[in-house]
Amino acid sequence: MAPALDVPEEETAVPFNNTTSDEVAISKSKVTVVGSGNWGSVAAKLIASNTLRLASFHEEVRMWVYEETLPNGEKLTDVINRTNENVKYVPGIKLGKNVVADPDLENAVKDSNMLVFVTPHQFMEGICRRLVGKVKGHVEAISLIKGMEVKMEGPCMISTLISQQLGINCCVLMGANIANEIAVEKFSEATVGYRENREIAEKWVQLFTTPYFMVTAVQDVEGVELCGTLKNVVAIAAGFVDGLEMGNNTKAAIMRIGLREMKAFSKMLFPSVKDSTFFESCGVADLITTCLGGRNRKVAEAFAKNEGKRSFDELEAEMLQGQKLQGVSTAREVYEVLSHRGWLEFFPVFTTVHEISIGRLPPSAIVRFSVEGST
Ligand SMILES: NC(=O)c1ccc[n+]([C@@H]2O[C@H](COP(=O)([O-])OP(=O)(O)OC[C@H]3O[C@@H](n4cnc5c(N)ncnc54)[C@H](O)[C@@H]3O)[C@@H](O)[C@H]2O)c1
Ligand SMILES: O=P(O)(O)OC[C@H](O)CO
Repeated sequence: MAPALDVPEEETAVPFNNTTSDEVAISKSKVTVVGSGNWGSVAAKLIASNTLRLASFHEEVRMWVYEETLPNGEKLTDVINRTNENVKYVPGIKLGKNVVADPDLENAVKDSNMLVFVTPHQFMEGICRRLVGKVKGHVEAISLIKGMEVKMEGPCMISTLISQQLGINCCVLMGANIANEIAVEKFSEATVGYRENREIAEKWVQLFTTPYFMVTAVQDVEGVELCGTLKNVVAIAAGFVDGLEMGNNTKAAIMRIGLREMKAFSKMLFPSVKDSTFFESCGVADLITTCLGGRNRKVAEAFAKNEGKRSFDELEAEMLQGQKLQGVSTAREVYEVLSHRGWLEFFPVFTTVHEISIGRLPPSAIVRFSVEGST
């Protein structure tokens, strides 16, 4: 039986007596999704189902598409707008007729006051650079992106990059969210992380919550975002274990030690991170689902089966058809932080994943180094 969910009640579309329909239109929030990959498209579908239902939002949801030409010569944007499907990244799923694909980034964001960022993390610096000065001060943002940047000054979470570059507040939404499952409306949970403004967090919760997508808010942006980011490194380790057919007990050991490293790394970087965050959907639940059914796990399994002789780039291109892994680059970024701070020896799973990924160690080193190193 489906669980009883606390879905926000439908709002009435009827304006108050002393309010004109023009004034109501002005106060409505308008949403743009920046990104249209596998999760980006499914996030647009979730949001679009709610903007149709809730009177405080404009029905239309803009979705910025990094334009590509499909094998039949058509532009991806044209196909999405004609068929209402992202035929490349989530084939067979109707996004909602109120989703409008737009290949022009500046045009896509110009009228919106709620921006949802959901691209692979390596593209965000370039996207932010293009948006500097193009986004108004009162705009609110949320990042669904699992990843971070490493700068001269140290690590920079993607929500911080967005906030600093664009001068806007940025929440995060992370969780056990394999997009293909949410696309077919299988039940999932997610966690919104916010800094101070609970009201804004509640607005994001309202925008994303559906009967099959249950969202909870916690006041811990860094904790939520680091959980989503670091679990991708542990998923690579879990994939190595699967590729070497080492069994479920070994995989569970790697996941346990990995979770401990996720918590230690997060708290060493940001002492404000809360222990309780690791028990939300963004924490242990996301770690489990990614290590069981995610893309990072899948490609790492193939890497180990090939004994590291085929690179991650090659396997990613062959197995994911344009979708992008985050775990390998995140392992490199985490490694940079660890070596810069002299912490490598305290993080055997994170360290070993990077060293295997770049060919310095064989895949079999994942257990030897990670488990022995953690005792
Ligand atoms: N897919 C999932 O199940 C899932 C679930 C939760 C979170 N996430 C996270 O969401 C983020 C986005 O993942 P996704 O699955 O939507 O994307 P994806 O892996 O499907 O990535 C492909 C996207 O990147 C775009 N792209 C390619 N080159 C680009 C460029 N140079 N500049 C800008 N965009 C370019 C492609 O057009 C496509 O939209 C990631 O951080 C991921 O970890 C993914
Ligand atoms: O497929 P992955 O490994 O990128 O993981 C997808 C999501 O992050 C799971 O929540």
